[in-house]
Amino acid sequence: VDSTDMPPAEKHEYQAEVNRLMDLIVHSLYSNKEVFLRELVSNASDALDKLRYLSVTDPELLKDGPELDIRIQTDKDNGIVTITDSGIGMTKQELVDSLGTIASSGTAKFLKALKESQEAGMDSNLIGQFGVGFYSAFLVADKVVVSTKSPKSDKQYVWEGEADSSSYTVREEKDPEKLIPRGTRLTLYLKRDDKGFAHPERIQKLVKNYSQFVSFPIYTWQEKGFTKEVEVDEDPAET
Ligand SMILES: CCNC(=O)[C@H]1O[C@@H](n2cnc3c(N)nc(I)nc32)[C@H](O)[C@@H]1O
Repeated sequence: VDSTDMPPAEKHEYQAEVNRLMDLIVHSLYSNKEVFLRELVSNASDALDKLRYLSVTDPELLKDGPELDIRIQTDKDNGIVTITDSGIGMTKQELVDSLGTIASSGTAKFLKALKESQEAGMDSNLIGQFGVGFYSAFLVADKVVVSTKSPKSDKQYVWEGEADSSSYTVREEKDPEKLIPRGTRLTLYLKRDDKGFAHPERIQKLVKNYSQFVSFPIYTWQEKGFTKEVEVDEDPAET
């Protein structure tokens, strides 16, 4: 299938539960919105874990780049935060299944718990517990773009979702400047009142608070280039 078969952007409807969940999150009177970074870094870390594990039996998976890390870029002038991991990445189908649907098993329970907790001031850990941390991006962003490249696919795909929309789009990444060798890049277009999260020092503080136990290096991008934020002790077994 060559790229001409791929229309510019395919429109997909969210599964009903996802719509309800996003409504709750987007319209939640959420006090500590800053948990979005913990959730997204956690997803990035899981993606790196998955790659590291699979690469033990299939070293080929690392052919597009051996470094396993997380890079957080801020653009304070435009209110944009970008989180990039060099993890396993997603194929087009995985992208649609992962971000357009949620396991309907725990969802009803989760939504009920979320509704109740909203009355009592939302519990910040609830979102992470049910594996729906990704949607916490919509606490601070009114548009989220996920660009992802899996070693299992020769194409890079872009998922685009907006707060208050019942659908999202998926298209192929065509812009050579936006291609990544492997992994996932999340771009958050921050809401008007949450632009403060695009300040490097704010992000560095959050990384130190929330992601100190992540077992991969996290770099935050400053004007002058990447600086290492989190030292990773070399695992003695691996040295
Ligand atoms: C409920 C929302 N779904 C997700 O967060 C799923 O999306 C996928 N996901 C989110 N961020 C990701 C990320 N950075 N890399 C990879 I590979 N998969 C990611 C994982 O399968 C998550 O379980």
